[in-house]
Amino acid sequence: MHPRHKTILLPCSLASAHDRVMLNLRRIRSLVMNHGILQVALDLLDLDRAVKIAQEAVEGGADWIEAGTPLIKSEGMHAVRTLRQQFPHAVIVADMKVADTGALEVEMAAKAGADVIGILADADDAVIAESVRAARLYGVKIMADLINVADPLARAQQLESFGVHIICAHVGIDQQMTGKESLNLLSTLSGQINIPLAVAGGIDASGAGDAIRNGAEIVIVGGNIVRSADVMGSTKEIRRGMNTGRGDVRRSRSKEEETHDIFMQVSAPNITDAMHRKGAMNGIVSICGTVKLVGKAVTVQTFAGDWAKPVEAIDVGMPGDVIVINNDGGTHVAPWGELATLSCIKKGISGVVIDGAVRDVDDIRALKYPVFAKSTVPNAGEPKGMGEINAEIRCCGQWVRPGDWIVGDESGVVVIPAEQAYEVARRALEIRKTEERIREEIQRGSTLAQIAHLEKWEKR
Ligand SMILES: O=C(CO)[C@H](O)[C@H](O)COP(=O)(O)O
Repeated sequence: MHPRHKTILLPCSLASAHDRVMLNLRRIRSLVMNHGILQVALDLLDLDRAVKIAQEAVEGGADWIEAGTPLIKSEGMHAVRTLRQQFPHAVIVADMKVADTGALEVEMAAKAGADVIGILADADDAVIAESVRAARLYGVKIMADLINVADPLARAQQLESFGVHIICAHVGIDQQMTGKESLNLLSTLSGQINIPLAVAGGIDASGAGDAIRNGAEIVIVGGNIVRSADVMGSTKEIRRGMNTGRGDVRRSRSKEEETHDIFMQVSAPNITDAMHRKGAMNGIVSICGTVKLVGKAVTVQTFAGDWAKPVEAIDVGMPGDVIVINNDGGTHVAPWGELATLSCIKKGISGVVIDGAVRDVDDIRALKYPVFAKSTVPNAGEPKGMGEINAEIRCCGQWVRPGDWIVGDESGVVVIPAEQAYEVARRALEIRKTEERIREEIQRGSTLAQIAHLEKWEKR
């Protein structure tokens, strides 16, 4: 047994009303069995959707319900009041991320019905002291969020001595996108403090098991529950991970492998969304229809169908690369055809993107190989050898450098600058997850305008 499990956090100590205490018995039992508390973080903008998702999460085994920071910013304390009303017996957490006026903000959240109030661990000591004093006055507990704290262990120990009730090892959503992991932060604190430890940031079923093994008593899950099409099923899976202390075995992958795997899972539209609508090439289509293209660019500048450099690029490229060709605007003569395509397949090149024309379309379609081009013509140019390989080029309205990532599907082709690729991939995956939940809500009868509250969020 992990030493941290000797001090268990009883939810009854956080409940301000007698019935809340009684109805928390099930959770107390699970704590005694060292399975921890599962807190669902409602990181949404819309309260009606948040309440429905919370209901499904509770049915799936979530113990505590968090009004997430985006929900509080969008709906104010009304969000906390509504959760209090709708879930009278649950522990309600208000993730206020208090940075100033500690007493005032804790009072607001407590009076709205929160049992636990999140403050920023990085806030000034005066803010922490005020928050703790107010928490005592209103009978609530303070959870200090270690997001972005330079020396988390030292600060956690200080906060404990200031009277904070719970420490949260949290890696924020934007930080997760750059590869930072909350479980690493948790392990630096595990066994080092005497108040309950929570963990938050990208936790899934597997991470939930790891978190419990590493001494977390409260596991906070946002996206992997609230953006799931099957909220109840995902909550159950995370609960199972916590109960068994085991998740799927994680294969350790390099960032490059992870980037590739994610780009294979997401669509070109997901990626442009992740890039704030940028990166899309214009006027280019997939010659073979439904074929996915993912790889790093080998760039080629050529002129008027001169196919020497495009074909030599096959020898320069490595398996998995994508040949990206600028034919200097020429759509009347092809620098690419079936034999070059076959040569690419043999070399293991992932695909070809041509700002220009392609020929031998029927043969290329039979090969089902990812070739994207602006037009099709039957005539080729001459192999004169003008141009160059692996210089920065312009292709269909985008700058492409050697090593940039290229992703193509039936919607078109997107260029992702190499240095942003991992973060863009992670963000695109989150966008895909968000769409899963929206798709499910449309299937249940809502319209897209209703789900997105388009009128409310139109720019004023
Ligand atoms: O506080 C938060 C963001 O600041 C989130 O609630 C927290 O990170 C949990 O969400 P996720 O599981 O999606 O990371």
